[in-house]
Amino acid sequence: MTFSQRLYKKLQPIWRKNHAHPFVQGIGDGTLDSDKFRFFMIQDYLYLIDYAKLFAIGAVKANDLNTMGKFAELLDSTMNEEMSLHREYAKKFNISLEELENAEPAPTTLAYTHYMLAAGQSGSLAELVAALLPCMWSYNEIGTELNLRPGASEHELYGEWISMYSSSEFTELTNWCIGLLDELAEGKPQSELDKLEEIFLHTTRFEYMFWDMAYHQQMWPTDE
Ligand SMILES: Cc1ncc(C[n+]2csc(CCO)c2C)c(N)n1
Repeated sequence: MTFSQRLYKKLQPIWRKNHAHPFVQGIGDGTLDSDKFRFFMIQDYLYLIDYAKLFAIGAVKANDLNTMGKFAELLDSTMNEEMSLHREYAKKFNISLEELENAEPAPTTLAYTHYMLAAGQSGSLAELVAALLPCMWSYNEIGTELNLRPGASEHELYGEWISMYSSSEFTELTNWCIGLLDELAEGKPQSELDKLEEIFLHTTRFEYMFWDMAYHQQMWPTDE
């Protein structure tokens, strides 16, 4: 079994909770309250601005031109495809681009992005990939699973979201990241593998927290 398969198998209990979350299920059956989705889109846009930086750091830390080029491709696809989906949704919700970019991050968004950026900036390339992989992998899996439901990808509001994350392009990029983690983990001492596992666990948990934050539209508890 590869390193990534081992992590995937071990974390299935949390992974399944992510898939079963009412926010995810609501996208799949089309019953999610559109206000919750609106909140999610704004927070996810802020999340993606920082996530894109993670890919840029990956390009800096890459040891060869092929890896550097792939990170550049991921940066481009995040900024120009994934974020453009969000910009399109913002239009539907009457949110201006300015409002979108200057929105206030919720505590979970801030904690998640800062954790990933810290792992990406101060750790090895393997640590950066361990931090970013659960988000790509779980979205790709969720999109693919929801896309199997008859009519889900034609839903007026959530259809495009499902189509984007189940697309073959996203699947390919996700598989490339999985392969990269396995390559980088090869021959590493147990202490380093434990560190990678810990980072992967943290961002898998953050994925659940992000769904939950959006579902409850959770901002700072001290806000008026
Ligand atoms: C909280 C949260 N987690 C994961 C993703 C998905 N995602 C983020 S970057 C990327 C790859 C290239 O764009 C993918 C699939 C998201 N949007 N929001």
